[in-house]
Order: sequence, then C-alpha cells, then structure tokens
Amino acid sequence: MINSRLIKRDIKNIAEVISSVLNVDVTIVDENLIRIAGTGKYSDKVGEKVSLYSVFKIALDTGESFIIENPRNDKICQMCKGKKDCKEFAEVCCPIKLDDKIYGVIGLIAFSKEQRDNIVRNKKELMDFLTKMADLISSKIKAENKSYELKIEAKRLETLLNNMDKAVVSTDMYGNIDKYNDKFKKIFDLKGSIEKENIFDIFSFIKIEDIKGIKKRYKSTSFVYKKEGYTFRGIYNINPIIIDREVKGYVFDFIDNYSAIKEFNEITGTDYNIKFNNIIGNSKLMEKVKKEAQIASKSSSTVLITGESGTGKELFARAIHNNSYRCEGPFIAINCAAIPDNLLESELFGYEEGAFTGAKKGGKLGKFELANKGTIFLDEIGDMSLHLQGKLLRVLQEREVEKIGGKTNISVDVRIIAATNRNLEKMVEKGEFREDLYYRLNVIPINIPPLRERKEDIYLLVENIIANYSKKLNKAVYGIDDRAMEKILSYSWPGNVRQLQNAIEYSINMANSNIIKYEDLPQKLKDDTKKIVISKEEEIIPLKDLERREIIKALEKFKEYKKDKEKAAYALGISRATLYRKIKEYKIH
Ligand SMILES: Nc1ncnc2c1ncn2[C@@H]1O[C@H](COP(=O)(O)OP(=O)(O)OP(=O)(O)O)[C@@H](O)[C@H]1O
Repeated sequence: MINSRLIKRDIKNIAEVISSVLNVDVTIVDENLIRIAGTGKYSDKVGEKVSLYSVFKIALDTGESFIIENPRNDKICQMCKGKKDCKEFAEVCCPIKLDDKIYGVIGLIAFSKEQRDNIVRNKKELMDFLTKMADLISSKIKAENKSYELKIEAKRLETLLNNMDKAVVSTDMYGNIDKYNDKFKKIFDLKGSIEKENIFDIFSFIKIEDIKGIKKRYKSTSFVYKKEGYTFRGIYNINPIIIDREVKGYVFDFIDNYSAIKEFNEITGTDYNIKFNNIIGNSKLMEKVKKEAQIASKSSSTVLITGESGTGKELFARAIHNNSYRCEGPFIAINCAAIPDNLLESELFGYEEGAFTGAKKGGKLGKFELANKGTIFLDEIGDMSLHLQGKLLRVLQEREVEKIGGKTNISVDVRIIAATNRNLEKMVEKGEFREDLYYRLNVIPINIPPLRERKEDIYLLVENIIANYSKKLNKAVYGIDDRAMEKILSYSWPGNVRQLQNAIEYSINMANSNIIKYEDLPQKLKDDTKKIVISKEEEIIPLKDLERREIIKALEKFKEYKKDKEKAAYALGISRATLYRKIKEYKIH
C-alpha cells in the first residue's frame, strides 16, 4: 500500500519529471485505482478513483506494459465506459512492480496528434524510460516498507520491554546505554534521558573489569543500590550479546527482592496461597487450633508451632502469613535441620563480598533480608546449633541482621514463625536449647495435635486427598470402601497427614476400579492389623519403640538402593530431615 505522505510526494515529483521530459500528461494510480499523482488536466483529480473499466485496471490485472496507439479503435478500449467521450490520441501504461506485487500504474496520455506521434516514434526509448521510472518508484516503496517494518519492530520491542516484570537495559561493549525499559528508570529512580550514559557510572556494584569479555550469562547476583537516601536491593543478571563469537554488548536485567521471591515461589510452585479454609479438619481439637492461629495472624508477635512431623505446621504458618497484614510480603521457609550449620548461617544472615574464601562476588542476601516486610518460617528450630541460636536471639531482640563479614547491621522488619516437633522445654532443661531464645520464640504457642488424636478429621482428609490425587494422577477414583476406611481409621499414623497422603496416593495408583479397596492399601497398613492384635494380646508397645522399629525396617529394606534414605523417609511418611534426626535420636547405626 502506498500510504505515507512522504512517498506520495516523491511520486508526485516523479510524475512531474516524466511530464516535463515527454511533454505529455501523466497519471499515476495506486493498486486500488486511486489517482495518487497527476499533471496537467489530471492535477485536480488526485485522490479520485479512476474507472474500473479503464486501461489502468487492465495494466494492474495483467502486470503488462502497453501502448494504445489508436484509442477508441484498439480492442482494449472496447469495454471502456468512457469510450464515447474519449479525447485521447494515445495512451501508455506501465505497472509499478515490486517483488511480484503490483503497487500501481504510471499512465501517459497524449491529447494532441503531435504528442501521439512523438510517443509512437520513440516507443522503445519511452518504454525503457517509463520502466526505469516505475523501478524508481518501486525502490522508494521498498525503502518505505522497510522503514515501516523497522518502525513496527521497534514499537514491538519497546512494548515487549515495557511489559516485562524486570528492569532491562542494553549497552555496547563499553557499557554505554542504548536501550532500556520504563521500569529500569523507575526502579533506580533515574530522571531524564539516560541514553549514551555509561552503566558503570550509574552502578558502583558492577565493574567493567568484572564482566569484560564474559561469554556466558552472569547469573543471579545480589546488589544494593543507594542513591540520595534511596536504597534498593535486588538481583541482577548480565547477558552478553555475542555475534560471531565476539562480545558486542550486554543486556542487564534487574529484579527487586520482593519480585524475585514471588517469581521463585511461582516457578517452584511453593507459593500455594494457603488460607485457613484450606486446612482440612473439623474436629473440636482442630477447630480450636485454627481459631488460635487465626488470632495469631492478626498480631505481629512471634509464633511457635509444635506438633509431630506431618501434622501441618508449615501449612499453618502459611495460613497465618496469608491471613496477616504481611500477606503481600514474602513468605520464606527454611528448614534448620536440612542444612549444615555453617551453610545455615550464611543462608539465614547472608554474607558480604570477600567474607571468606569461596564467597560469591557481590555477597549473598540472607533469608532474613529476603523476608523483609514478610514472614520467615524457621522449621525444625530445635535442630539449630547453640551458636546460631545466639545469632537468632539478637535478630529477635534488635530486629537487625549482622551479615557474615559485614561491618554494619541491617535492620529488618520480619515476622518469625518457628516450628518444631521436638520438646523444646526438655531441650532447655538439658541445655540443648537456649532458654532466653525459647521464651522469645514461644510468645504465641500453637500445638497441632497428631492425627491419631483427632480421627474424626480422617474422613474429610481422605475425601480431599482422593479428589486431589486422582486428578493429579489422572485416574477415575472417587471413593474408598468400608473395609479400607476402617483400616485407615484404626491405624496410628505416626507420619500424620503426610503419611496419610502417601498412603492414599499409593492406593489410587494400585486401584483398578473407581474406589479404593482394602487390597489397594499399602502393605504396611495391612500388616499393621497383626501387630495391633498381637500387642493387644501381649503388652502395649511404647510408640517410640514402634517408631524405632519401623525406621530400622525401612532402612533395612532400602539399604541396597540409590537414595536409600529418601526412599525410607518416603515409605515412613516423614521428611528426609526428620528421618536423619530420628536416626540420631534413636541412635540407629
Ligand atoms: N489439616 C490439613 N489439611 C490439609 N492438608 C494437610 C493438613 N495437615 C497437613 N497437610 C498436608 O500434609 C503435608 C505435610 O504438612 P506440613 O509440611 O505442613 O507438615 P509439617 O508439620 O510442617 O511437617 P514436618 O515437621 O515434617 O516439616 C503437606 O502436604 C500438607 O499440605
């Protein structure tokens, strides 16, 4: 389409050149037969549509050039509506072609015998000249199309950049800025045009020497940006632009801590937006705990959740967070038993660049900093070393974090929810847990009772778990038969809800009808009958002994396997960290 004003002006000039060289009137129409240029008699008719039954239409349709030496008598003129009134002495048509597409036609009209003779005499030269003029117009259209495409491309890129969640900026290989999105200026509080400014002058945390010639993505480095009282923390990546194995520039992307956590949670699927009504159970005991937790969610005091493994401590912690005024902030969970002590320290408190050999460039943000304005969930707090307990106590008292190798403390606004399945009071008595920390943590205690103490909840739990897992496993299992349910109700569930979930998942996998039958249940559950019967006849076995025995059994069973501990923990319905802890606790070798 010949749309732009610029190109129409060029075409008008070309029409005038042709007219003055050949001394004839010129008309140029576009592909819709609209006159886009005209000289002499036709100069007033620009913008009008020429007849559908004109020779222009034939030139458009056939893509052929032709000369009509005897208008009215030529066979082309026979279908022309204006034949009767035609005053033309000759006519020449030359299509404007570009890449097999016809964009219009140049037409010359002779209104005198002299003009006609001139045309007929110089037929060949005239055609060559017109073809060249048509090519000139085509090249202008081509350039125009290209610039239009580039404009669309630039707009598309700009829209794409501005719709990204991240702040993005691109530079040449020396760090001179060429493109950036709105978010980039916004989050770093940059005013006016920053084009051609050097990124290394804006950010002191990135040095050209560090990235010069890097050929791989420089990933997930934390930064602190400070500008006139404005502090901004986040994570950045540097992506080199490589052409023919040479670095031609860089694209930097930045994300603030809060969005980074949100993104992480979305990717890992951990940010299930748990609310209190997602916690299943309507037993009196459960209703009471939920009520307590709901009250706790409205306060900012520290919460200590106790309960056996798999009772839903993390679930409650999430529900408390999501029901609190901090719900828009991050929820960061960390398992204190799963990480070795020295790593746990840097995970929790972070470190400064150069704090120790092997410390990452740019340092590391600790979970406390990441959880700023949100909640930190310290799971298995009973497994934290005394040294770290001291550091945690300082955070609770001062609301400040001291980074490893850091010179200044960073103040944080974080709510702490701690959880444990160990008896902290006993640990305090034995000197294994700091008493002062225990009281600081135990401001709002919440105890989740084990499943065996609230068997009424099992009905609802089973119903929900079946619905969830049959969907997940894509199996049409809708219920459970009485015998299987009886078994489930009589079992003691040392691994609580997590173990129940595992058992139902297993049974759905085994089921070959729409309902779970007794035969589909895990062997461990079916075997349990015998034990219960025997123990009833003989003596009551303490739960701890039972637990120890089952753990040994599971470890024996999987000892030849890869990831034996993981498999044993799965079979027992407890987490790997809990298994390790219990191995230690029961002194199993
Ligand atoms: N009342 C409940 N309603 C629904 N799901 C539950 C309930 N209690 C626990 N669960 C589910 O059981 C599993 C274990 O729960 P969670 O991880 O919260 O337990 P935990 O007490 O923190 O365990 P651990 O001490 O081993 O870390 C999760 O999948 C959780 O969703």
